[in-house]
Amino acid sequence: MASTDNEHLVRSDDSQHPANVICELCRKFYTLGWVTGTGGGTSIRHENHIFIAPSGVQKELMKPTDMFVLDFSTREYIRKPPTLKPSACMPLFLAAFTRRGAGCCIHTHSQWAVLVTLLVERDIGQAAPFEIELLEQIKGIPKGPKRQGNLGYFDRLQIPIIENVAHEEDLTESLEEAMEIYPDTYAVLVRRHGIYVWGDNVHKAKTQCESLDYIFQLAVEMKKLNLPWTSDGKSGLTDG
Ligand SMILES: CSC[C@@H](O)[C@@H](O)C(=O)COP(=O)(O)O
Ligand SMILES: [Zn+2]
Repeated sequence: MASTDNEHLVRSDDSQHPANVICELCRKFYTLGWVTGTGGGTSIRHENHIFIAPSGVQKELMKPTDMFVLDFSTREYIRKPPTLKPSACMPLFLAAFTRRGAGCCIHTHSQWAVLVTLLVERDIGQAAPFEIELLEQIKGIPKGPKRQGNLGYFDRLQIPIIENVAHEEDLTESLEEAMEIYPDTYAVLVRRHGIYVWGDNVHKAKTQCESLDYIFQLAVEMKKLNLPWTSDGKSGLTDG
């Protein structure tokens, strides 16, 4: 039987090796409240290898040797740390790699993301996406995978929202559906849960995730001050 230990796939002195980068990112994300209490995570695609964390572990304390490695073409694990299971987010990360050609996908349980999903549901409607405009930070988000450049200051940012389910992996179908309906999106919010954000590479996924989290925090604060999220005031205003 072929060994799946393959520790050399995750052990490297190179700080940019995906196994090292995932651990470093999760340590940073923990300080932002994005991967608290084992929730959330990050996965990186490097050539034909997908690097992914174990399930149910404290994501900020992981070591590179805790990482699983999946062969992207065969969908088989070629490195499996003993006694651990791969993250339940795996099929959702895979959707970003296969359907969007992403190089990195980040899942956070950010409270700002969760609050925004609740505000949209209460004030706009269950089927509505999150929409906001006229914020400088919107320029941190690309226009779309088939479009050149980033959104402009006068563009409207739209992030779809899907409903949460009992098991993370069962979100895959609705995440894929949201990707179809919103072909330009680089993120999908999950109601009462968090967000999936992907990018062409680690740098882009991280900066897009940061830009979105900044926008969500601002949106929550704007709501408290009864400031509209869009210039036509159709989104974000409470009744009356
Ligand atoms: C606080 S448990 C959260 C999990 O159920 C899930 O939402 C999650 O984001 C992480 O799943 P995991 O399988 O531990 O990587
Ligand atoms: Zn989650």
